[in-house]
Amino acid sequence: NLQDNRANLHPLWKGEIDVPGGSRQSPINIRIRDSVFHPQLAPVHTQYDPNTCLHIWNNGYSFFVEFDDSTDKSIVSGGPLENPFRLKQFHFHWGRNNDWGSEHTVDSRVFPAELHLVHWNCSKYRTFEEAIMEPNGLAVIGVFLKIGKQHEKLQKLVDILPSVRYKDALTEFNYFDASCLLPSCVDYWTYSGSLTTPPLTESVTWIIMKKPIEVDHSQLAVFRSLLFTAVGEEEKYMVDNFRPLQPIMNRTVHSSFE
Ligand SMILES: NS(=O)(=O)c1ccc(O)c(NC(=O)NCCc2ccccn2)c1
Ligand SMILES: [Zn+2]
Repeated sequence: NLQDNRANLHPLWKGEIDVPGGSRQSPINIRIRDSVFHPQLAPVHTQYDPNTCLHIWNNGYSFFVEFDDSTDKSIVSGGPLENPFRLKQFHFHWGRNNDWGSEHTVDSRVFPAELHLVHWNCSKYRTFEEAIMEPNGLAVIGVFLKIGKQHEKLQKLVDILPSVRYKDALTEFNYFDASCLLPSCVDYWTYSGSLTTPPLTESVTWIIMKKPIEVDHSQLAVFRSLLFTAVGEEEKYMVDNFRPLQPIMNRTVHSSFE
């Protein structure tokens, strides 16, 4: 039965979503009962300097808050990581409504959105661009978002989103403490995976926080007011910018908690 090759076309990237030969692709469904507790997995330690925050920009797939990664001022260490990794940017993935939007799922539970804090291995590579092509180049902390009370610290970011409504828009955004987006619970799962957008390289140590953070529905509604499209193009709302689940293949998800 010839597979309809349009089925393989990603709605967002207009390209093949299967990476031929990919054995560690992301995102995945985390099956809690299959995860293996690793007592040696220490808590993940983040040390973020709010002054390293540079700007926010719409890259046509999500909005990125980018950081100055020319020093070790904003880093993540501990957990499954052998050495510190530098914070480069954070971004989100979300749905057209509150019923879906996250990339990873937990026992098939989908969340309305997912935050990715992206760090690169500055001990082994010279630049982020180099690191994303290497097997242990990146460490991405994933945090689920659920609908609940308003996230006060996120509001500063939400308020500036209209200024990056269009693809390629960029706005100065300095002094933001990214650690305010982490849940208070330190429990996490970790596994070896990939970028969830092109170039889809298998360079990521994923650290997925067990507990979600809460945002209110009006904050997520502002995410959905962004556009995939540039000024002058036919407007397409930036929604459903998540990748479908990928096969776990022969990987084990480890947990930092019992
Ligand atoms: N979603 S993720 O795996 O955390 C991640 C982290 C760092 C990254 O640089 C990327 N991907 C990325 O920046 N790709 C270049 C821009 C782009 C191209 C196509 C689709 C989405 N984004 C994804
Ligand atoms: Zn992402």
